[in-house]
Amino acid sequence: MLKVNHLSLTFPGEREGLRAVEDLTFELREQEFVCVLGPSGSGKSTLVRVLAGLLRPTSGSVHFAPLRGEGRPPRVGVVFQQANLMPWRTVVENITLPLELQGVPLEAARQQAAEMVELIGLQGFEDTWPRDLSGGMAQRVALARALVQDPDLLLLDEPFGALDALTRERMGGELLRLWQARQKTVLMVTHSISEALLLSDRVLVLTARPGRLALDLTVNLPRPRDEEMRYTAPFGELARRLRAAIV
Ligand SMILES: Nc1ncnc2c1ncn2[C@@H]1O[C@H](COP(=O)(O)OP(=O)(O)OP(=O)(O)O)[C@@H](O)[C@H]1O
Repeated sequence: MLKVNHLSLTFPGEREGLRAVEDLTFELREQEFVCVLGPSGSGKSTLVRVLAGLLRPTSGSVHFAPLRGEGRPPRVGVVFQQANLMPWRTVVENITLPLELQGVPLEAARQQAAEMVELIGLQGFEDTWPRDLSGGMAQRVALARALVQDPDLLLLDEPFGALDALTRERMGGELLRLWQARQKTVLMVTHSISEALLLSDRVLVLTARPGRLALDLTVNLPRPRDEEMRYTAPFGELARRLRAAIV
């Protein structure tokens, strides 16, 4: 559904500027779950921002496949490490926001948001203010806000990076459930090798700056996957290969 071709991005600066990503070429297939790993500063967030249309590549291109029979541009949903909820809007009002911006009538927007609230398991918290949510709950709302637009591509930039380890594990499981229920194409940045292996069909590893593609690894572990899988030999072997590729 998406082709990235010889993508490079250099941030302007002194002399030749700062090369963040260089010559990235890869494809995402529809409904694929792909994780991106790499050392700090390898351009993972830069890649997400280019795919989200927030940054323009210096060279190379990003092509979305034409959507079947629909004459509209692809929709991309993004979730960052911080939920960035609007503090003056309740949970449900945060989720309806993208629909309101698209001009969806409020009643229809509220109905779609109610479905999302159920999907993310926050029933009873519809009218709660962001300041009263835990970190995990706020990230669930951010996910719901991204999913309510029914995006063709969901981009997740370390969405659980600010959460404690147990909440993070639980959120990973929930994300898998959402992905299976909604059949989205997902590209997710993470620092966790085991999170990447438990969730994804493929893992892309970027080199230290400038980020080039060091490895494109197919994760052939059976699904459904659970935490127990971490202790199996095939999991250990894939983890070892990823670890060796991250330098
Ligand atoms: N707006 C910007 N202007 C100039 N340089 C930038 C800008 N944004 C990012 N960079 C630089 O580009 C490089 C890649 O940054 P990026 O945030 O994409 O890396 P990352 O792999 O996501 O890092 P981390 O794992 O630490 O989040 C870094 O050296 C960063 O300092």
